[in-house]
Amino acid sequence: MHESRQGDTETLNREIRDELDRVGEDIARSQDLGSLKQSISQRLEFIGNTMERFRQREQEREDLLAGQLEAMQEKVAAMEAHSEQMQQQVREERQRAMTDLLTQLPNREAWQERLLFEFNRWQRYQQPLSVAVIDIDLFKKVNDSYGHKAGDRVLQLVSRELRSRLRETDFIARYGGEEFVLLLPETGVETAEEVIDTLRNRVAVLPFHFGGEPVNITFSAGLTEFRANDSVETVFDRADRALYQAKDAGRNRTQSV
Ligand SMILES: Nc1nc2c(ncn2[C@@H]2O[C@H](COP(=O)(O)OP(=O)(O)OP(=O)(O)O)[C@@H](O)[C@H]2O)c(=O)[nH]1
Repeated sequence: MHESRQGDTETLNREIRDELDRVGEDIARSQDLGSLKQSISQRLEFIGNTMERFRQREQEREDLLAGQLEAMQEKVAAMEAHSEQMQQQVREERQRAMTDLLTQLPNREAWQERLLFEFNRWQRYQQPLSVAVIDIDLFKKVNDSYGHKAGDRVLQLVSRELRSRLRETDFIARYGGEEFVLLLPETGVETAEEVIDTLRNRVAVLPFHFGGEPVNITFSAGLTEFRANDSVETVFDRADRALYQAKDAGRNRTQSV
């Protein structure tokens, strides 16, 4: 069974050759046809048996190989499944690490990554790219008057509203606290201002009720677009300064620079 195919084939050839030699000797030595017929038929039977044994061993070798192949295929499939599972786990963990738990928006790490990506695209293609910083107005009052849970609810609903009103290609992240940041690719500052004002008007009419009272939530926004010689830091600082101008000017407004 464990002998090699080559060894088996050599044995088979030798046995058949020897047997055929003996047939020749039988013929040469034979005196009568009856005994010659008998000896030749015995030799043919021996050759037949030898070939049948060879065929069986050949079959066993094939079965063994097929079994080994199947086992290897199963092993490879299991390894592939495991690797896919690990990759999926890594993707999920990365996704979790990039997502803000409360609002399910991308978080600050995700923002930094996307900002650099869009900045590189802007440098290469020179299409307009706007950046906005949004901050919910007098949010501390919501927490102080209606509790932290109410504040959390505001953050969740405002986030949902903002995300759902933006284009797929726009990017929004929770930068921290009640502050959000937006990237609007292929959008100049005038169009971006319209987009932000539409968002602002939508948020202003969200029907919040806390402690039985209707509560209006508004935000202020600072907006700018990338200009020659800008870095991600200079743009962000400019948008942030514009936000403070909007706050100083009375809140619930968008300030572009
Ligand atoms: N509920 C809740 N509150 C938060 C969260 N993160 C930050 N805050 C609160 O957000 C408030 C931010 O207050 P301020 O920075 O004074 O700003 P503001 O009250 O929004 O006032 P203006 O920005 O000047 O309009 C603080 O009271 C923080 O505690 C959060 O995840 N959940």
